[in-house]
Amino acid sequence: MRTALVIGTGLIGTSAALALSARGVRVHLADSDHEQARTAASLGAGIEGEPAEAVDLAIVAVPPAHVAATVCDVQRRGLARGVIDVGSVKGGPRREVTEHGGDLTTYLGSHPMSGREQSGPLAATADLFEGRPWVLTPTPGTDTEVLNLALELVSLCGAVPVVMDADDHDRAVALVSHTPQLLSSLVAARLEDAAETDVRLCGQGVRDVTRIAGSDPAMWVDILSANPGPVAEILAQVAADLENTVRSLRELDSAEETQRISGAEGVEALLRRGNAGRARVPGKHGQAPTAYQTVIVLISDQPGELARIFADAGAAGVNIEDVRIEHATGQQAGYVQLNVVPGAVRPLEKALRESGWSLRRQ
Ligand SMILES: NC(=O)c1ccc[n+]([C@@H]2O[C@H](COP(=O)([O-])OP(=O)(O)OC[C@H]3O[C@@H](n4cnc5c(N)ncnc54)[C@H](O)[C@@H]3O)[C@@H](O)[C@H]2O)c1
Ligand SMILES: O=C(O)C(=O)C[C@]1(C(=O)O)C=C[C@@H](O)C=C1
Repeated sequence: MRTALVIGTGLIGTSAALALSARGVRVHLADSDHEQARTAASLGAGIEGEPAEAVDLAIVAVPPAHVAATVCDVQRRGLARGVIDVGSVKGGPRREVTEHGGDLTTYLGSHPMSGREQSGPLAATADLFEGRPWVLTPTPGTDTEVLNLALELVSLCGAVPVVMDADDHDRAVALVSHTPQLLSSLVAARLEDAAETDVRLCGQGVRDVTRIAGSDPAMWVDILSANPGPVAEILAQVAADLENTVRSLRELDSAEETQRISGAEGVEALLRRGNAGRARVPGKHGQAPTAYQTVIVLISDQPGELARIFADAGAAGVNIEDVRIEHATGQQAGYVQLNVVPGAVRPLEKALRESGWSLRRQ
């Protein structure tokens, strides 16, 4: 691919544009809000404005409700040889493309399974899609050249292509993306009117569970409006689990021992099912989860601390598989949790201690 047009230069469009530009593709940037395209261009994502000649691939990264009209507009005006969209829902927009008289042979629906709770070009990063699944939903009629361009896009963004039927995709993301978004919002919503003294105690658990509750409501109304049935079905199952859990908790509160035993069994059964479900979440690069071990390092809140830890780990020949930072409330310090394969724990701890780091026992 030599040229591309990104329409919708928000989080996803600008992230794709940054990745493509970094790999030598000439990227044009367009957005109904010109300020967004200008900002993306100033970040080095490409050239502001539509191309004078048809590009190889147009990447439509606008909210789901605008996908079909934008795809058809690109096709009518001959702006690109192929068009791909990155919307979070696939079945409805494809049907709408047909209804709008669009050409399904040169359009391919796609969905990178990577994002953030923030919107706009300033939240974009070139490595957003690295190692993440990127769903492609070709039909038997999809032009081979367009499918190849899409595969090239996925590869240039460092993602892993996953081919699926559009409606199967929508059922899957109802479970792994859309319901989690609503559950995160439901937990966070309980905090809205909570006492300041209670909220001050927030630890890492509630931060993990509510991160995506910070997402853009307008975008999510749009996403959920395009997939309401499958999400409602899963949420109804969650509601049944919730009802049982409330019953178990009430039993735990009972004066009767048999009731308390039954309550404890009910709660434990749910927690065990949670363990089993969590164990099915794929690890890095979509592989089965590896049992990593964690080394915890105390850092001060100063620039360059993380880079020094990585450099020391690298010098010891240790690969950091995952990392997370836990900020200590009210202190200019925090803990860095480094996840490594079990065999790397000792060498890493030794190297870090020798370099003067303080380690915390788990
Ligand atoms: N945010 C995520 O985590 C995520 C992840 C994967 C896919 N997606 C999908 O990617 C798409 C973009 O999401 P985002 O998070 O980048 O949103 P965003 O709000 O950051 O960016 C969307 C951009 O599209 C522009 N836009 C809106 N309507 C337009 C139109 N008709 N023509 C041209 N530009 C238009 C907006 O001005 C905005 O700059 C959505 O379809 C979303 O479902 C989002
Ligand atoms: O991690 C996040 O913040 C996301 O928003 C990611 C996430 C997801 O649910 O996995 C959200 C919606 C997108 O359609 C794809 C990715």
